[in-house]
Amino acid sequence: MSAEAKTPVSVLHMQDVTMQFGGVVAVNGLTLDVNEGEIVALIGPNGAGKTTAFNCVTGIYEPTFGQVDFMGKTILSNTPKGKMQKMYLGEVVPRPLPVIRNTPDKITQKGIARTFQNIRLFGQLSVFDNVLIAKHMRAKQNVISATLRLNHKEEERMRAETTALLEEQNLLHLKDEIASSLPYGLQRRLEIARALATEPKFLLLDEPAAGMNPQETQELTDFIKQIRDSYHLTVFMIEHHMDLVMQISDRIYVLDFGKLIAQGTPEEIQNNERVIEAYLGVSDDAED
Ligand SMILES: Nc1ncnc2c1ncn2[C@@H]1O[C@H](COP(=O)(O)OP(=O)(O)OP(=O)(O)O)[C@@H](O)[C@H]1O
Repeated sequence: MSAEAKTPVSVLHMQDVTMQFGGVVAVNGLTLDVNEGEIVALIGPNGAGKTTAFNCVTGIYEPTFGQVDFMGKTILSNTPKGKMQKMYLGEVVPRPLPVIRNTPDKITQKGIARTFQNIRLFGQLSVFDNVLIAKHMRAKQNVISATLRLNHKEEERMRAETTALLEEQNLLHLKDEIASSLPYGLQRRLEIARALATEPKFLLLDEPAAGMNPQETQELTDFIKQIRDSYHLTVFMIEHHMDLVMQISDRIYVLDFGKLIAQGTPEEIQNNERVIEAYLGVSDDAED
C-alpha cells in the first residue's frame, strides 16, 4: 500500500489578527497557519509588524481584533469595543468575537515558548539559574513555594532536569557563569535552552541570528533543525538573514505594512514580484 500524505495538524492558527496602536495598524487582518513539525518563517521589511504579530500570539499584546488558536483551542480573541471601535482602522470589518485573554505565563504553560529580538536573559544570574527559573514557570509552582523551596522533591526534579538540558545543549560546563558574561552567540544559545526548559510544543524565535556572523548563522541553521527534530517542536521564526530563512523554512509568510503580501515555499517566495518590490522599494514613477 502506498504511503498516504499526512493531513497537516494545525499548531497555530491566526485569524484576522489586527493590532492597532493609536493611528498605526501594525498588524492588519493577519490570517496564517503553522502546522505540526514545520519550520515556518515570518519575514518582511523593518517595521512590517512581525514582532507585533509574535506579541499577539504570546499574550504580550491583546490584539485589537481577531483570534489566535493553539492546538485547536482559542487562546486569544478580541473585538474592538467602545472608543476603540470608533477608532478601528483595520481592514477586516469586525464581527463580534468573544473576549478570550491569556497572560504570557499562562500561554507558556500551554506549551508556547519564545526568544526575543533583544536577548532577555536574567543577566546577573548564572546560566543554571536562568534555566531553572524557566523550569519553575512550567511547573505552575507559586512564587512563595518556589522561593522557600517548600516542595523539595519537585525542586530536586527540576534541578536534575536543568542539568540534563544544559548537558544536551553543551552548556553544562558554563553552568556557574553569569549569563551576561557569556559571548553573544552563547547568550542566544542559552536563551533557546531556557525556552526549551518550559517544555514547549511550539517555539517562536524572534531574529535568532541577529548579530551573528555567517559561520555562526550556519551553525544556528543546523541547530534549529536539530532541536526541532529532537524535541518534536514546531518552529515559527522571524529572521532577516535570507540564507538561513531559505535553507531552513518549509514555508514562508511575508508581511509588509502589517499585511500579508505573500506565502509559499522558499522558491516561490524568492521569485515573488510583490516580495521583491517590498524589499527593494518601488518608486512612485514605477507605480504609474
Ligand atoms: N508598542 C507600540 N506602540 C506603538 N507603535 C508600535 C508599538 N510596537 C510596534 N509599533 C509600531 O508598529 C509597527 C510594526 O512594528 P514591529 O516592531 O512589529 O515591526 P517588525 O516587522 O518586527 O520590525 P523589525 O524587523 O524592524 O523588528 C511599526 O510602525 C512600529 O513603530
